[in-house]
Amino acid sequence: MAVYTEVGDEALAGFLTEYDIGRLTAFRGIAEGVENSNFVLRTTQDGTDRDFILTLYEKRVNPVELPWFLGLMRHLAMRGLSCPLPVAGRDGLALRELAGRPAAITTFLPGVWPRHVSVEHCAPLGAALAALHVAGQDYATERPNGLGPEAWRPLLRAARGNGGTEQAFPGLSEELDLALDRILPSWPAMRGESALPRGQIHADLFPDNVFFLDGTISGLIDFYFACTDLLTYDVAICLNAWCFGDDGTFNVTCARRLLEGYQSVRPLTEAERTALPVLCAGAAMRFALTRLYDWVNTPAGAMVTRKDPMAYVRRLRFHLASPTLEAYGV
Ligand SMILES: Nc1ncnc2c1ncn2[C@@H]1O[C@H](COP(=O)(O)OP(=O)(O)OP(=O)(O)O)[C@@H](O)[C@H]1O
Ligand SMILES: N[C@@H](CCO)C(=O)O
Repeated sequence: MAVYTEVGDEALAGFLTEYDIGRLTAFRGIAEGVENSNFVLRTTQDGTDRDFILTLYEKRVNPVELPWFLGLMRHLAMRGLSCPLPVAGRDGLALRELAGRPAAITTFLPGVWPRHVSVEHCAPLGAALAALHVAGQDYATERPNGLGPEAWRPLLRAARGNGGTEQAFPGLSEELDLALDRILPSWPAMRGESALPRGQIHADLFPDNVFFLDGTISGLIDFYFACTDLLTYDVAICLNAWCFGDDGTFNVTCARRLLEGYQSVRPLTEAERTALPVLCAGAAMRFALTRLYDWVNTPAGAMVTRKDPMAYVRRLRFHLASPTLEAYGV
């Protein structure tokens, strides 16, 4: 379910008078997604029908950060990346308010996200990720990663909370503590002489955020975790999200294709390649922790489907057990 806020007909009609996008002909809520309320709008103008996405930002998005996210999407779209383009109203503003929530209209992207990832998806995905990194290089303002390595111990403490983690996953918080002892001291520098390249990263480019049409990528969505961080960390997130089978095994062919696709647009430096295993371990840690936190903090009976933290704990174990570059198809 992802319509948390209902939008009344009158409120919507009033909102749309701010735009020059034609006459509304259809409006429906989108069930997918868990963070925000999303709707599809269809309009008609001079005989042409067009679809748009209306997003009402819910509690997890800090409204102060919305101009940065929308600005990044606009910047990337202007540089040819297929991502939602925020639509400005007649006053030039893309961000306004509807039904008491911050709201924006963006362009609708065609295509569907792959329900089952195959090797064929991985090279285009890698190339699209690198294109995003290149296009983002001259988006000057930075947004620190609120879910980066400094956040992991506090997140683990918060997930431990009143014992919910121990009850649901006995022994897991000790395991994650020990894993952090290994990962954090070898985390690559973001600044200084030995720093790896940094820039704007998507930070959540999972299969459900990538649309394909006829075998090619038709769009990347959901930029609300984007931030300024190590570019290779984004590669590590994708290796985790795209290269493990349903049975939890790592598919090295997928990884090789992903890395080849990436490097066809932006070759990795030697230092970036060397850092891949620890970055992969960190990426698995990040998603294990946020899933764990959500698992123990989502009340039973909530309409949101909880994601399994253990899927990422198993990935983490893989990364910590096989830190050679060959294991990643490099
Ligand atoms: N620009 C777009 N074009 C077409 N469909 C879109 C677009 N943006 C969102 N959607 C549709 O809305 C669904 C939910 O979007 P999204 O993934 O951004 O939701 P969310 O609740 O913000 O995030 P999350 O994935 O973190 O739960 C997508 O799966 C897709 O079906
Ligand atoms: N992609 C995240 C959800 C947040 O968007 C996960 O699978 O845990």
